[in-house]
Amino acid sequence: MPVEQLLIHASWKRCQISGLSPEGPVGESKLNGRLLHDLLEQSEFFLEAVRPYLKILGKGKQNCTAVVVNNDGYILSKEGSLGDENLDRSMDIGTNWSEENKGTNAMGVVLHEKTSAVIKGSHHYCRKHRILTCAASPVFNPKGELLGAVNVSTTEEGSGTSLLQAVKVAAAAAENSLHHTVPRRPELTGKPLYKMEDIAGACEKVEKIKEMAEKAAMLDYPVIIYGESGTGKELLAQSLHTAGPRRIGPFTALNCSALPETLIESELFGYEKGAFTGAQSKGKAGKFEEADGGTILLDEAGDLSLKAQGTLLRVLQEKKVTRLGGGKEIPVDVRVIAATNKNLQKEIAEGRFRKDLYFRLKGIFLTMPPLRERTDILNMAGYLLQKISPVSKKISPGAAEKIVRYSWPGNVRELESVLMQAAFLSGDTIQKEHVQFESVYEMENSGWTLEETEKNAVLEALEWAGGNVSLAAERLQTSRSTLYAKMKKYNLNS
Ligand SMILES: Nc1ncnc2c1ncn2[C@@H]1O[C@H](COP(=O)(O)OP(=O)(O)OP(=O)(O)O)[C@@H](O)[C@H]1O
Repeated sequence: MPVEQLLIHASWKRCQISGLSPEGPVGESKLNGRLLHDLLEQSEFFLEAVRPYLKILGKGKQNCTAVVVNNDGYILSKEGSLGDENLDRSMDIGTNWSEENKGTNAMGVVLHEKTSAVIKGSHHYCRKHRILTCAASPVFNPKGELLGAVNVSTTEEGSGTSLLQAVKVAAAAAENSLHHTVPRRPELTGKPLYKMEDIAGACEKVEKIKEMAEKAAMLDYPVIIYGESGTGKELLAQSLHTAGPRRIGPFTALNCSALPETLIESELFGYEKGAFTGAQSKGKAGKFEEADGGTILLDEAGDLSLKAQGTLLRVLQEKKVTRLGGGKEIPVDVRVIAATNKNLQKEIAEGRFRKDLYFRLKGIFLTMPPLRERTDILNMAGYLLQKISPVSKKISPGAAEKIVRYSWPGNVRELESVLMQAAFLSGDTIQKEHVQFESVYEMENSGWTLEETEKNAVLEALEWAGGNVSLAAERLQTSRSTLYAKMKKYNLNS
């Protein structure tokens, strides 16, 4: 019997012996309130290492959810949606997907066997999970201890092979960052923040944004960064912080969309010891207090509930917070950056966003362009590939054509994820077949051919450089002779 089948067989056996029925009920054990709060806090080091890759796996894909579980099977973080309310709820943060609770499933099997696995449709023990295809891969700390697993689940049909490759790459990348980071001390942000020079881009739209951001960094006005998912909003927010005088202070980020209603106040204001049963014995600072003297990023601000918006408005107006269970008002001096992929004007018109809060948040408005509107997709691919792959790889003309013709709904993050997979599959050259997209989006394309994209990029660079070929070549990260050859090919003059 192939190894995968042996794993599944052994898991089914364990489920049968433990008396679990395929018809259910499945274990609905779910942590919330203080228990969830404490678990997330304890897991922060692990989460910080996995989260960037989780976003790559789960965001912008249809009917697909990526989660990370700890070694007991509790979901700690989640990206994406399965497109079904009940299924989504069953994978909420705090739910437990150990084999004992949910029967044979990829996360449960992986935590048990400490090796990667795919569990497809009818291989799930419980009938209600049989519409899913799931792949998971374990994550170990540098000492070789199991921290948990990364899992991707989808309701789309497929063999699960590409899901398996993706979770393996994500788990390996997370382990790699665990090797390179030190556990963060509560009062520090711990990892180096992005700087303006980390924002890659040889395209006019990105250059303009960087110029504006450099000016904005020196001012203390609030900023709204608008852009589709994966366009680099967080990267820009961190760069705004590190380029300005507040860089000596802390940078904290609050993911507004992942904030359960019950945790809003304790997250924003913090709490004193004994504020509620199970509160940490020494109390805890809220995000605003943590960011004092620095910057706070309100990520996905357009997803804040109306109740949370009211709470936030109060802090912004009063510029002070009172910890839960405490009486003392603590003044906070914080620059606020809000990032959103929602059109806030539309949200206001439809009654989902408070106008008064919008005007508190909006000082400077910066828009990150979607990748499909950029002329430097191939430059970006080359740049990201260098970051992703330890050995240098070329992109074949066929692969390049496929990259520029795609519409990139998940933007730079999706480009990173596609290149990760391509780097994983290829030898020294990435060929067309190594560039694999989500099938559902594959038919869409920007309508531009490689030649059109190249011609536009050359034209734009020459225009930007005022006809100076050396400067234009530098901008395109190519040699002067290559640029002259392209100008000849497209009949362009400097
Ligand atoms: N111009 C860029 N240069 C280099 N890397 C980039 C650029 N833009 C985005 N990235 C990379 O793409 C990924 C997504 O960026 P980021 O998290 O900042 O996007 P976002 O807009 O905040 O996404 P979301 O709204 O989904 O949270 C990150 O890994 C980031 O480093």
